Amino acid sequence: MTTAPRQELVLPAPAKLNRLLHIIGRREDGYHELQTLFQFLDHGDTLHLRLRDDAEIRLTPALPGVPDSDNLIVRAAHMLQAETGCRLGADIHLTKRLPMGGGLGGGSSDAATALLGLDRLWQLGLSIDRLATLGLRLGADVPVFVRGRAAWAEGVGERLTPVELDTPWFVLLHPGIEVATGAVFGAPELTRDTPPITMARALQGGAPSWRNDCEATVRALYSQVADALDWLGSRAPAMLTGTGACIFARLDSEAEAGRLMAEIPGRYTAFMARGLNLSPLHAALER
Ligand SMILES: C[C@@](CO)(OP(=O)(O)O)[C@H](O)COP(=O)(O)OP(=O)(O)OC[C@H]1O[C@@H](n2ccc(N)nc2=O)[C@H](O)[C@@H]1O
Ligand SMILES: Nc1ncnc2c1ncn2[C@@H]1O[C@H](COP(=O)(O)OP(=O)(O)O)[C@@H](O)[C@H]1O
Repeated sequence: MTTAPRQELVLPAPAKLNRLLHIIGRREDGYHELQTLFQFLDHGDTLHLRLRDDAEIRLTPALPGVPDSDNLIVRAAHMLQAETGCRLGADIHLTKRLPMGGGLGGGSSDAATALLGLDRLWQLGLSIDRLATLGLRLGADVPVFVRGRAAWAEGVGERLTPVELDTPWFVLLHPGIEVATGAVFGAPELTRDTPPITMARALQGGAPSWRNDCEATVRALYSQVADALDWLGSRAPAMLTGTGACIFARLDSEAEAGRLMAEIPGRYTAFMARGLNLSPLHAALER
């Protein structure tokens, strides 16, 4: 028996963490060469996709400060239509939980969920390789969400090798500000010359040896991030994700994470989540 094509899909768009982030150089086009470990969280946005038989892409609700034509979900949908000549469309409802400009990759993850979800809804049958290549045109963090495996990443984050990392609980703090990625990468004092290491070496040291080269610069530029790092770091090993603004602490158990959550001062937005080596998006699509 063949199954009827789906008219509707509800899919997660998980957050990512950069468990390690080294900046090893700067390319001629100004972009920085990174080495990073990406891992997913069991926390994120949700996209509700409903098939339309005209070619319209309608997104609700609009994100504050982001015109729909700039929204990575809409851009991903239009790119898929342009690449494949598909004349179908979609009504897309976004439940936004991830703070924007938080270093959790929310926009990139939304884009990846739109690419994989619409490929399924429109029955395009594109390969993951092709979707990852399309995704890279939208942003350096999109391919890891398309591939859905925790990864060692190089280049600007597009050369990916799947890895199995420890999967602790994390407590995440948002200090209430948005960090401009461009301002961090443009800062003269940013560390840009960390010697490259092998993936084996990065994994050998394990979590206690991991750090983020953006942290000193983000601390200096944003005192709220420095305060949050000091507060969280006094209770558990804490780091910045991406260029911030979110920071995360690693805990050994859900109970410990819960106890730390109960202590968090009201000036921070916080949540706890588990690290995952398989994206919940892929787990949902396999069901
Ligand atoms: C640093 C990372 C690590 O995961 O995460 P986030 O903090 O953004 O989540 C990403 O590589 C961020 O990639 P992406 O999110 O695509 O960056 P964009 O917004 O396009 O970058 C804004 C600006 O930052 C600079 N930029 C960005 C990435 C990079 N590898 N080198 C750079 O120099 C460029 O000047 C670029 O114009
Ligand atoms: N669907 C989307 N969700 C979030 N941000 C988006 C989206 N589409 C476009 N953007 C733009 O991308 C910027 C970076 O967003 P986000 O991915 O949340 O942060 P980060 O790259 O720090 O993890 C936002 O400030 C916003 O202007």
